[in-house]
Amino acid sequence: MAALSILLINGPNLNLLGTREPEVYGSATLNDVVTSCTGAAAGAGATLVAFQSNHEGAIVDRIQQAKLDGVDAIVINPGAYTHTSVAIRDAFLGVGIPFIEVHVSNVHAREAFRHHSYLSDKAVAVIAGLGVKGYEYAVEHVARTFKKRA
Ligand SMILES: O=C1C[C@@](O)(C(=O)O)C[C@@H](O)[C@@H]1O
Repeated sequence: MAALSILLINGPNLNLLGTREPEVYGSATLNDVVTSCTGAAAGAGATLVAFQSNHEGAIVDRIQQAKLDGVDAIVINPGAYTHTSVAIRDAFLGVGIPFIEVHVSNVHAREAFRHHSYLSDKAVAVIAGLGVKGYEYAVEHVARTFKKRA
């Protein structure tokens, strides 16, 4: 049987992980994150493709493409679009691909505008505040428990 296919999406400014506000986001880079997530997926027999964009429309396009590509699950850190994007919410509703929302920081312990997410009520799970380890835990969970969709 074909391997479970996972898409990892990172939104705006997450390309700056490692140098961006290290007291909030730590010192690991996005490359480190992709490497550890690829390993976590492979260790559980799944495949992982990673995508990062600073542009809302590009993220919407990538979520729509995921359906055409037969992606089984998405792990996403939408960055600031978490708190603003009806378009990304609608993209998830449109494709129906199950997803886990990840935040490096504990958004609930930060400014009030970070407490609301346009995605959380549609996510399978939300991980916030476990640093970049949260990505790996999400990928491992998906790889071990999610089923192929088609
Ligand atoms: O860009 C980000 C990163 C973030 O999603 C996190 O990973 O903690 C939290 C968001 O509020 C912020 O805009």
